[in-house]
Amino acid sequence: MPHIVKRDPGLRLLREATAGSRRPLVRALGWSAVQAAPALASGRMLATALDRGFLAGRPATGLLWLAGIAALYGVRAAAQRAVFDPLAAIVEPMRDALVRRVVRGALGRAVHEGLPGAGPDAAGVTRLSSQVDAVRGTTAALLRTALPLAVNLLAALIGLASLDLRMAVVVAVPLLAAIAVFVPAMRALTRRRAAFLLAEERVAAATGSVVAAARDVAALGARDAALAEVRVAAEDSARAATTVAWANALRVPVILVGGQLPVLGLLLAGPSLVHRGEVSAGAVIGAVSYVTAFLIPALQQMTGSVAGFWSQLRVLTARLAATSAGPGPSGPAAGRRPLGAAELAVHGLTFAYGPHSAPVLRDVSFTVPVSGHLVLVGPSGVGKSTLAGLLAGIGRPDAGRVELGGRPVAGLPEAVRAASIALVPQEAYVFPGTLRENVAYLAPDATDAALNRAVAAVGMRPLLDRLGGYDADLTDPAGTLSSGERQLIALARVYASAARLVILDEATCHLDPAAEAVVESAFARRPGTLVVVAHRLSSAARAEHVLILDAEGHAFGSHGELLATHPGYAALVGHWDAPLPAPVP
Ligand SMILES: Nc1ncnc2c1ncn2[C@@H]1O[C@H](COP(=O)(O)OP(=O)(O)OP(=O)(O)O)[C@@H](O)[C@H]1O
Repeated sequence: MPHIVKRDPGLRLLREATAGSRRPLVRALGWSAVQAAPALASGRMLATALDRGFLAGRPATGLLWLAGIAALYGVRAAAQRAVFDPLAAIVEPMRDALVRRVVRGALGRAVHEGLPGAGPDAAGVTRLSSQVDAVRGTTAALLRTALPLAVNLLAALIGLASLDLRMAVVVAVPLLAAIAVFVPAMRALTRRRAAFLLAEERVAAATGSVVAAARDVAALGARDAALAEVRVAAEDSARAATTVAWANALRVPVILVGGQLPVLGLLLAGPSLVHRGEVSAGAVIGAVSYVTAFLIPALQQMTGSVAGFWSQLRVLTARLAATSAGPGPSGPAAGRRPLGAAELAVHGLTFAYGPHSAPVLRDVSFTVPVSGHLVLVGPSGVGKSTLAGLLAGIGRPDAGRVELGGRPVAGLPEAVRAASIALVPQEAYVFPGTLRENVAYLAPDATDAALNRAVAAVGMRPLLDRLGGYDADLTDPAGTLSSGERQLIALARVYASAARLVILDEATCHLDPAAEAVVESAFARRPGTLVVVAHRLSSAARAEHVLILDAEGHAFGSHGELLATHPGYAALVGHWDAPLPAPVP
């Protein structure tokens, strides 16, 4: 099991979310053991009721023993109620942990990636929260059925062995063989059930989208195409259902061999054992009752509802793990070493937003040396933000590659990429929480001194003072902070991080030119490579390297070189009316 957990992100997620649940689990197991009282003793008590009571002509004694069995069922009912408390103590904190993880993942992606459209998606978080609720419900149902089932199986076998060891062997051998066949087969069964659940969802999605677009479908005469889409999904689902049905058919031989065969064995062996005086008639009846009242129902549950809950849980947790994958428990950089300062090389980069769209970027190549400072310029809509995203490793180019220190950024492990590259978008995202949580988000271990350096570098000190220090609670950042203030917080956050490639995509557009100059010079002095999508010409004049993107293509050089050699750049400079600072020598 641990190796499965290691490989399966869904199960790993579940294990992490239930990490503190050992105590309630032990309590739940304890109450499940109490629930198993009838499974342990009722066969033996039935045998006594028969042997010493009804068959011995003492019906009152027999009835007394039967009353004892009834009392055990009373105990079981009480234990069934009591088990809900520890179960709640397992699944409720698990739900909270999963919700925290889901929300943190969504916020983390928004804070770190900041691509257009990568903001925190409220609908997405709501969807994930309802998936978390489904995980909670299924986990509770699984524990509620699987724990008593396992304890009942064990208790019934012990009770049976206490009646007679030979009869216990007659029952245990086929039972254990059936379980030994079924448990490994559960994996394939789980896979098929998962495929079926996903196919069902595709049917619902296809039907939903056709129904939602019914007017357009009718107006465009696309009825046949829409029907065909739903039909394909439905046929897939039907095929998956058939496969599951075949896999489910395994239940029948498992119950026949594990449950019915032992009854047959007892009926065949019982009379001769009784005849030889080795066991009493009551003991044979008691043994049969262990099998029919406990072992067969347990097998039915194991192959039915428990296997079903398990499959469902695997599907739900796998999906949750995939969709909630955020930057991790304490920020995207947690636990991963970032790459050091490195050369940024772009080779033949081509990118289009869709297979039938014209490429936004076509065969773009340039190299920024270690710790270089590049500014991207170009008319609106030419592809600067698209390039910025690709440099950050978000999105895959159609051709070509971006390398940081010789390693393709698209192939970097997510945590290394997150720790090494920071992209600050135009609309800075500040999340509800303290100022410290926001500024230290990418550097959770940063000391106050380090945070102070970042704050001072980007010119955020007056804002920090105004808000009353790092513990200031930002309950409604969008409502109470200006766009420029939010930009300063996002900039300090990235300045404090260990990222060695920082990309500012018009990240200072809400600051005045003087404040913008402070920020850009601070980042230029900071170790690592800086890429700035220019908002003002002053940014280009401050950089060592300039890349211009325009309708003709792209050109790379210094501000002075491009001004002298590139008519498009000169024209663009003409459009900018901000006063020029002295170019970098
Ligand atoms: N998610 C998207 N899907 C489809 N097209 C997109 C998407 N994002 C951007 N585009 C298009 O790609 C082109 C380049 O956009 P991009 O935002 O990269 O340009 P830009 O140079 O950064 O513009 P601006 O200076 O106005 O921010 C534009 O035509 C834009 O409409």
